[in-house]
This record gives sequence, structure tokens and C-alpha cells, in this order.
Amino acid sequence: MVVPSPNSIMKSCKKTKAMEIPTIDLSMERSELWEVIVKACEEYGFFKVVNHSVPKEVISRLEEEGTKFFAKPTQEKSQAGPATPFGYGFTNIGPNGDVGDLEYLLLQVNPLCVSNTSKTISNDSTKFSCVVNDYIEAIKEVACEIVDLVVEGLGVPDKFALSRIIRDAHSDSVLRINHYPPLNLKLKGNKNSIGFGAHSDPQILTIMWSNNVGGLQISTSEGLWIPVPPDPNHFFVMVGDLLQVLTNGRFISVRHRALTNTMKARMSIMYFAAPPPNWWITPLPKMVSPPQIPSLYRPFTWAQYKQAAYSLRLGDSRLDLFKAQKDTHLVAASPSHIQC
Ligand SMILES: C=C1C[C@]23C[C@@]1(O)CC[C@H]2[C@@]12CC[C@H](O)[C@@](C)(C(=O)O1)[C@H]2[C@@H]3C(=O)O
Ligand SMILES: O=C(O)CCC(=O)C(=O)O
Ligand SMILES: [Fe+2]
Repeated sequence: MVVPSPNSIMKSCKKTKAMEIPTIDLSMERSELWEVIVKACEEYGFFKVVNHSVPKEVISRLEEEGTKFFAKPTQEKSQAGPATPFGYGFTNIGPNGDVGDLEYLLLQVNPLCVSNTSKTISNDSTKFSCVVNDYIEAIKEVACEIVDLVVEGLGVPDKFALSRIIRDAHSDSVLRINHYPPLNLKLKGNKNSIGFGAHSDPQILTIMWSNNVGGLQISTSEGLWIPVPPDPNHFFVMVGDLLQVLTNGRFISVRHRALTNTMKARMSIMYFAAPPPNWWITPLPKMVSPPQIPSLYRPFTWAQYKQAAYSLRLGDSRLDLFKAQKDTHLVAASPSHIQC
């Protein structure tokens, strides 16, 4: 059952639309759960999860570490940067000059990488690493539970086809802590500043937590923006580009953006579940049946896709590069030909 969120009635304004965010109660019967999850992934590529297994303290400890770090003077924070790609980054979201008013910490989820990056982030790097690792372990379980339900809902015989990728020791999953300082109206003179420009996440699945400050918007297929009411007690899930490919386009990766708040600082913690770099991405066998249902995409590795994603601008439609089109003039250069 998809439960309407109580905060879902929003004022419509130009190019935005009120919508009930699909809410999935993870304590429901498994047989009912996979059906609603598949429906939400097909319709929106986005949903909220309630009754998840992550203890409140695991979230609040990481929020506290994030707050402590972002409160430091810029010079001190910069010692943890630049984010190339891991560590502290600010203002420019990507290497292509994409604008956005935010600062962030980007960490590879591998405990050794967390430990190394933590040394420049915190004076008590052991504590920081522990807090981050506890969060990663807990959120990874939520991600695996969700993809296992997706696999079951799609009728894929290999029950762990997706969670196995996320659990792989060489998984390239990352954790990102975003901090959007309050918008200085006097300096910006514009009420709606973009914190993080419109994009879809390139990985398989994103699990997002945010503090009680709104800002996230998701896009409908008609290009209307839907504001997502904040809810620090629950998580939000986003379908990423790779899940779109793995389901042969049955699920659509959700385009989203974050606006900055005029008064309050916003913090979001994103877990991006990804395969190992050399993992080949092709639709799950159940999702193709040639010649009637051919694969919409040509095979590629996560490393190739990531390279393409990082060499394009934030809003570009990177999946188009990997479509299995027959007309050669529409087929883009293979990823190895893409300039970085
Ligand atoms: C502009 C960019 C930032 C980004 C890499 C990219 O070139 C295009 C994708 C962006 C994104 C969005 C989701 C995640 O926040 C992220 C870590 C990712 O994997 O892809 C960011 C990248 C980034 O900030 O490095
Ligand atoms: O902060 C948010 O709400 C969204 C951040 C985001 O989209 C990202 O980190 O990829
Ligand atoms: Fe994102």
C-alpha cells in the first residue's frame, strides 16, 4: 500500500506541482512490499521509507560530526580538500563548472579509505571513522533490503542479483554529506538559489537522509518540480541511472535538485550504492527477451559510465551515450573516446 504523506499538500506555484510522495512501510508483509516498491520505482523513481532498521543514534551521531565539521573556519575545512574526488569540496559541484551553493564531504565507503580521508576531516579521526562506518553499515543494509525487494518484485530468479553487487568488497559506493548554508538574500538578491543543480544520480540507488529543512525537489516526466517535505525520521530512496539500465528502462532514474533555504542551514547525507568499477552493466536477463524486447542499452562498465558522467555537465543526459541504437549517426562515441 502506498500511504499518502501527511505533509503532501503543498502550494502549487509556477512550474512546481503538489504531489503525494509514495511512502513505503518496511514493516509490511514482504509479499505486499515488493509490489508497492516496484510501482513507486516505475512511477516516480523516488519514495520515502518508514520503519527502517537504522537506529536514530547512528544518524544523529553522523549529523553531529557533519555539523561540527562544517562549523569550522574555511581554512581548516580546506585542509580536507580539494575533493578530487574525495574529501571536502565547495561551491562548484562538479569538475565542469556546474554551479551550486553548497559545501560537502565525499567519502568512499571502504573502511580503509574512510580512515585515510578522516585524518584531514576531524581532530578525533578515529571517532569520525567509527561514526561514518556505523552509518555506512546500517544504510547499506537498507539499500540491500530494497534492491532484494525490487528483484523479487520483478520476478528475477537470482534473489540477490543486485544486493550482491552492492555488498561486493570492491563496490564503489560513496557517502556524501551536503551542507547548504542559509542563502544570504542581500548578496544573492534572489529567493530561489540552486544548492545542487538538476541531475539524476549515476549509481544504482541512493538512500538520502536530510535534516528538518526543505529544499529537495524531484522532477516529473513533464518537467514539473515537486517539493519534497523534509522528514529527518525517515529516508528517501532515489532510483539511479544504473538501475534504469538494469531494469531495461522499466524504472526511470529520478531527476532532482536542491534549493537553498533563506533562513536555515540544510544538511543531507546521501549513500550512493554502486558496483565495483569493472562490473559490466547490462539489463537483468529477466528484463530482456530478444527480438521482441531487446536491450535498450549496450553493455558498459561502471568505470566507463562514471567517466562519462564526470566528463559531462550535471544536467546532461548521460544515458543517451549508452543507448543501443542502430542508426550509427545517433550512436555516441564509446566511453574510451570521451574527453575528460
Ligand atoms: C557535476 C558532477 C558532480 C558529480 C559528478 C558530475 O560530473 C556529474 C554527476 C555528479 C554526481 C551526482 C550524484 C553524486 O552526488 C555524485 C557524487 C556522483 O556520483 O555524481 C556527484 C558527482 C560529484 O560531486 O563528484
Ligand atoms: O541535498 C539534497 O537534497 C540532494 C543532494 C544530491 O542530489 C546529491 O548529493 O546527489
Ligand atoms: Fe543527487
